Amino acid sequence: MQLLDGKFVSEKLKQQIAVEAAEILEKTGRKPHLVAILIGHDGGSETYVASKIKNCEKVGFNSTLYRYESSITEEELLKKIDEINQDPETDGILVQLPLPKHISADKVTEKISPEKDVDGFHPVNLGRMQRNLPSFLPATPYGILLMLQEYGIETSGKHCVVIGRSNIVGSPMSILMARNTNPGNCTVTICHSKTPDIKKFSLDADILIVAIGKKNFVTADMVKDGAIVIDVGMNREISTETKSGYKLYGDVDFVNVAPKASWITPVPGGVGLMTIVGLLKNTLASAKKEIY
Ligand SMILES: NC(=O)C1=CN([C@@H]2O[C@H](COP(=O)(O)OP(=O)(O)OC[C@H]3O[C@@H](n4cnc5c(N)ncnc54)[C@H](OP(=O)(O)O)[C@@H]3O)[C@@H](O)[C@H]2O)C=CC1
Ligand SMILES: Nc1nc(=O)c2c([nH]1)NC[C@@H]1CN(c3ccc(C(=O)N[C@@H](CCC(=O)O)C(=O)O)cc3)C=[N+]21
Repeated sequence: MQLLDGKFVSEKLKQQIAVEAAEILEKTGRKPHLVAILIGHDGGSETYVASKIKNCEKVGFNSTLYRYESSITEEELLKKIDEINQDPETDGILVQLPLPKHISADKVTEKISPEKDVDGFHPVNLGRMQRNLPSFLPATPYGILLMLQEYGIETSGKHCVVIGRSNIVGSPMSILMARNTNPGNCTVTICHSKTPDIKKFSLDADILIVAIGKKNFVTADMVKDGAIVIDVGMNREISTETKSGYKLYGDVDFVNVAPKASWITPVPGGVGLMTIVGLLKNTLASAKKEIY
């Protein structure tokens, strides 16, 4: 078993991003600028947004965080997004999900200008992605592609099984792995909560990507010998053992699955760190006007 080390790869790629950010500053007199919007006080969201902001600083980007209470109305939020859309000093906007129930994630996603949609969630970017046109790729699937690329893992011709079909991870991941690109060119199977016998499919997977949000869902008996296992799950449990007061678990039973896998991502230290790299790369591409 070999580890797909998100810490190692993300640090390496962030160094490259920092070099490019410095070049942009030199040429244009301004830094790439990410605006993040965080609503409410969800523990996970607070941690992830804080990490995004901290990493912007690390690579020499500007960042702005707007925080709102859960009582903000949908109309107020949409108005704020419009303002940021118009601001020439902003290259990327992200609204951290999940949102309070009274705010439609679809409306918010569609309000963000596709040209600043560094999360890659806007239908225009998703459509362009599917057509293989230049687009912002959703940060988590993008980070996973970067990881596969960095380790030189051949994906062409392999059977990739994706468990989970969310708009932000499973669904775009399945499209990317099936595209005629490298990484890509897989035969893809998508499993979800209505799939009766997931084991039947997962056992045949050369590449198994799991994004459902259930601790230790994938057990050793579900994985083929030599499979590449990518664990997207971020399940937080309260813990007295750690300084932070919580512990993170993936969707894969790492201890028992790792000995069977050829490559596997740990949680933490795997896909989560790569998601941030995906976001930084999209923000850089936006500042360089590489997509639009
Ligand atoms: N590492 C990272 O950077 C990121 C990690 N995450 C983490 O990844 C996990 C998934 O996130 P996300 O995609 O947003 O989750 P969602 O809750 O939006 O989607 C979960 C998906 O898993 C499917 N599912 C749920 N339970 C089962 C089951 N028992 N068997 C089969 N399929 C099931 C659902 O099926 P159905 O569609 O039928 O309901 C759905 O498609 C979470 O732990 C999240 O925290 C998320 C984003 C980034
Ligand atoms: N609009 C939007 N865009 C997102 O990209 C988005 C979102 N909403 N909502 C939630 C998910 C989740 N997500 C993560 C980001 C970083 C880590 C990360 O840094 N993880 C570290 C550890 C973090 C910790 O210690 O808690 C790791 O895996 O090692 C994880 C998960 C982005 N998401």
